[in-house]
Amino acid sequence: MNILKIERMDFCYKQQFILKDFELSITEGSIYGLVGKPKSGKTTVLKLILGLLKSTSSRIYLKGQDLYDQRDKIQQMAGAIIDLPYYQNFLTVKENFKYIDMLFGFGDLRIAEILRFTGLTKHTNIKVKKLTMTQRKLLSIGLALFHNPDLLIFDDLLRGLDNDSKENVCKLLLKIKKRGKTIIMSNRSICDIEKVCTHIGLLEEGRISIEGSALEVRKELEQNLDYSEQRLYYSPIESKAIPTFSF
Ligand SMILES: Nc1ncnc2c1ncn2[C@@H]1O[C@H](COP(=O)(O)OP(=O)(O)OP(=O)(O)O)[C@@H](O)[C@H]1O
Repeated sequence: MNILKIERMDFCYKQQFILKDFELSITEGSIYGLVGKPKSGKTTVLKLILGLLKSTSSRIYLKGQDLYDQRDKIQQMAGAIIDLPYYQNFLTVKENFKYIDMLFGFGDLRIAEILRFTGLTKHTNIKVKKLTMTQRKLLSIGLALFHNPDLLIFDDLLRGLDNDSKENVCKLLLKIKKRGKTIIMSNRSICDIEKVCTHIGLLEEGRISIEGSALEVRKELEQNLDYSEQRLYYSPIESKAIPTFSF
């Protein structure tokens, strides 16, 4: 069953078309990797899904329900990491969860459960600014998961991580999937995410050009692209550190 379905989505910034007749279906319980070259429109797709941008032409269905006039509903049912980290650097890990819990009121048991689930229990009382990049990513994921959403949307989650860290984060993604959640994650390259993604969709020229399992997408690419173009999708993303922000 589809948890999310997008039909005929067009989107442009000023005169520049980013998406044209874009269609996407995401199966419940899957990990969908939205892969594309820099500036191909991955973040734009994720923002449109979350209602942070609006396309007048499209229809977005969440669990079969048309979200056209009620985009705030998807924000309740989804947890996301887009653009900025959602934590506060000057607070400890636990204080960050307490802060977000002011919205939800789940209490300490939920905080302890998420700390355990993300492997952050022993860092409970450490300030975020002292955490490694991997621990901050785990914290971001924990904050996105906190209200127990069915759908998780992660933009460029693995960017800035070395290989070991990517593996740690991917292990957590698999744990999330095991709980029946659905994940949509964007990435520039296939190679970092092919082990975790059940589906991969290639975003090219405003629409999904190739879609399938990692193996199927690899086969299509081998048949349709020359070696240098294939490498674009298989070279690891750069592990250059990305800046962190505190609000
Ligand atoms: N607010 C904006 N105003 C105008 N153009 C924008 C805006 N945001 C993004 N764009 C343009 O839209 C295009 C798609 O951007 P987007 O960030 O969605 O791509 P992306 O695939 O996520 O890129 P990357 O892999 O580099 O993160 C780019 O050409 C970008 O410059």
